[in-house]
Amino acid sequence: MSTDSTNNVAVSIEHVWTRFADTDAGPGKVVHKDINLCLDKGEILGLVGASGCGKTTLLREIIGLHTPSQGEIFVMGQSLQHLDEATQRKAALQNCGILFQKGALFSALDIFDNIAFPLRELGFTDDKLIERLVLMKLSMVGLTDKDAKLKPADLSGGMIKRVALARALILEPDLLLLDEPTAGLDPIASQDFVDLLQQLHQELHFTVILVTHDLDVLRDLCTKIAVLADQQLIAFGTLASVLAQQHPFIQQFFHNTRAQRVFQHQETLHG
Ligand SMILES: Nc1ncnc2c1ncn2[C@@H]1O[C@H](COP(=O)(O)OP(=O)(O)OP(=O)(O)O)[C@@H](O)[C@H]1O
Repeated sequence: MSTDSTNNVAVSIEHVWTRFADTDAGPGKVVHKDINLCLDKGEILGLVGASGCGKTTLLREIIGLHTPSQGEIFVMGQSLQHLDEATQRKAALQNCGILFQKGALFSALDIFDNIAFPLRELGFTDDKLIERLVLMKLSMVGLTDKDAKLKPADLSGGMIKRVALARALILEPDLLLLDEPTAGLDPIASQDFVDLLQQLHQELHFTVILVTHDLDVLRDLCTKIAVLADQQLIAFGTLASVLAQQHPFIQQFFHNTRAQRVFQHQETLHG
């Protein structure tokens, strides 16, 4: 990042281009064209866009799982791009908690070992410390010590998300990345998860970037919204400011009949 006045910046995405090369499966394509975004610490950013527009790829680039073809990404002032693989992995683990689509728990491991996984990967060996940290996170997400011995197959969708959240938070990251956190949950489990995230955000003050199509999540949880379309970032700001944009994708996504009901109050506020 260019100056010191960026102390309050959690994530800075600077001139990022993503091109995928031709493969046997199909021709290559440009997914991102000069994406620029600066997100302050403590914000909850909702990343929105049509299927295949590159939301997950951007998350993967933020945590260093994929390197942009051009441009640079800084997380808490640090770019992962020039680090060797091991240092990159360690920095990403320490800075970022990740909840992938569908929770992505290891089915062979019980809940305790799933949550302990990042600690062990970072080299923690003190079993008592691991137990204390895991049980603390388990209770933080509303689960009990007894749940620790269950396997992912024994859990409901809502519990899987909670366990995945506990694992994402185990190293107390500054940045939490969530890929469609409420997808597949019924409305009650979805609302419970949003409430839990809101409560943890108030307690722990982390920054969140979440990919979602869920209008309630955008309205109730997100402090900022970023919209990807036409390979570009076509809007970034508060919900009210995004609602006021004229781009066809925004009209389609934020102003259809259901969206109008969900965002009624926000639109009235915006005038
Ligand atoms: N490793 C890769 N090699 C080639 N193409 C890829 C690769 N990863 C992603 N893509 C392509 O890049 C585009 C963006 O994919 P991405 O998964 O980031 O989209 P998305 O917005 O998250 O989609 P969805 O909402 O459906 O999850 C897609 O067309 C996808 O096929």
